[in-house]
Amino acid sequence: MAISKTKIYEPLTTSRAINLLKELDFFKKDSILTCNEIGDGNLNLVFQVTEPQSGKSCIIKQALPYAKVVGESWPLTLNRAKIEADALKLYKEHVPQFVPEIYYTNDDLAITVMEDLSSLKITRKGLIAGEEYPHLPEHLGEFLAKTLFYTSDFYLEPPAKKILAQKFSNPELCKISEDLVFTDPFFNSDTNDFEPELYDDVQTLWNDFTLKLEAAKLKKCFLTESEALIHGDLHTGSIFTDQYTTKVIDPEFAFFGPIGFDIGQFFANLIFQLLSNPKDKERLISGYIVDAWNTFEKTYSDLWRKESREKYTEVEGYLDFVLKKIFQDAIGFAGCELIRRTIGLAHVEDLDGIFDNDLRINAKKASLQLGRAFIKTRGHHIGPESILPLLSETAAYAAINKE
Ligand SMILES: Nc1ncnc2c1ncn2[C@@H]1O[C@H](COP(=O)(O)OP(=O)(O)O)[C@@H](O)[C@H]1O
Ligand SMILES: CSC[C@H]1O[C@H](OP(=O)(O)O)[C@H](O)[C@@H]1O
Repeated sequence: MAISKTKIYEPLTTSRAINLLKELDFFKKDSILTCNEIGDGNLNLVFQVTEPQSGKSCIIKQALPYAKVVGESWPLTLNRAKIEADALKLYKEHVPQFVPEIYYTNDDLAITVMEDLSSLKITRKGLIAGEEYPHLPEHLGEFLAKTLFYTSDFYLEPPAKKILAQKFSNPELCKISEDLVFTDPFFNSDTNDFEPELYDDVQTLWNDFTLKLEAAKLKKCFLTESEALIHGDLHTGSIFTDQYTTKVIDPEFAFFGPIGFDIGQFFANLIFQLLSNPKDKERLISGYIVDAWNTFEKTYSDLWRKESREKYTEVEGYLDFVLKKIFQDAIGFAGCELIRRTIGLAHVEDLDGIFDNDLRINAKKASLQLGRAFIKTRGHHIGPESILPLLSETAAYAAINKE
């Protein structure tokens, strides 16, 4: 597929999206098509185009030259569409079963035409609706192990990895995470957004200098440790699921960063479910975290032993050192994610959607408490079992007043 004339960027409308797909011969010129803009994320346009007669459909995602959630006052590079498409193409090489098919990309138009995954559900929404996904933890564990191993110095020749890292240089999107995940929530910043009932807890957090020192170390790790190509925004809104299938979308924040970041974001976004429904979901969510980590650890260790090209991977103790560092980073990053999604700019429906005011505030207080504990105690944890008591305590705290 190719567009004959050179196109200049303009934001798509539903009719432009339809015309584009006909021009690309994705649909016949005389097809009757329907098109809806279904994007519910913070940044981009997402169009679903369907031919009702045949049932054929696809998705066109387009970056806007600004952050959609804020508007034109927050300009943002269109290059993020290329980063996202390139990351999905790279994932396709290593984990084709876990990503959508990409049909067409155009960097000038900042668009990706991809498989319509609407037969699956966004994991966050499915979990909120009470669904369970038995294969999600093992699928994510495998996705994480393979994408993070195959793009690291343990597999790639270091010069090749450095060249790949240049291709995924993503300064504007990284800056968003540096600010919104690591800095703003820890200070009295304009971007923060929280209920007045949380004010005392937030003051305590802002005055906790041990916490701030540890958050600074985590930010430094995010800024400087180019371990592997990370997704960069791997929350449960970036994963489509059903009982058998898992598909990861939306890697526009991808760059070469610390491996623990993706794992920590995934864990934290599972934990929001535990906080929103502590009595019913503690076992389920704790189990998902343990299973995801165990699959990650096993898959990553197998790859390390069988496919590593780094001489030092033969040295006894090195794998254990690397895995421990990844886990401890992940717990720290999970702590930052818990805090920023509670009091920062971008919230999650798991918490904001709790209708009862007392329960919502309680869940958010529990989230802040767990976030702080994760950040400060991460150095003591060597595997998922050791965080289970903290998850239990947090669930008990969040469940207060629930009768
Ligand atoms: N391949 C797809 N198939 C079906 N729906 C999709 C697809 N990609 C995105 N969507 C829908 O669009 C929403 C926003 O997509 P996302 O990639 O997360 O955008 P943003 O980058 O703005 O966060 C998703 O929550 C989902 O509902
Ligand atoms: C102003 S961007 C805020 C927030 O939005 C991104 O999420 P998504 O694209 O999935 O909606 C990312 O998490 C950013 O931190």
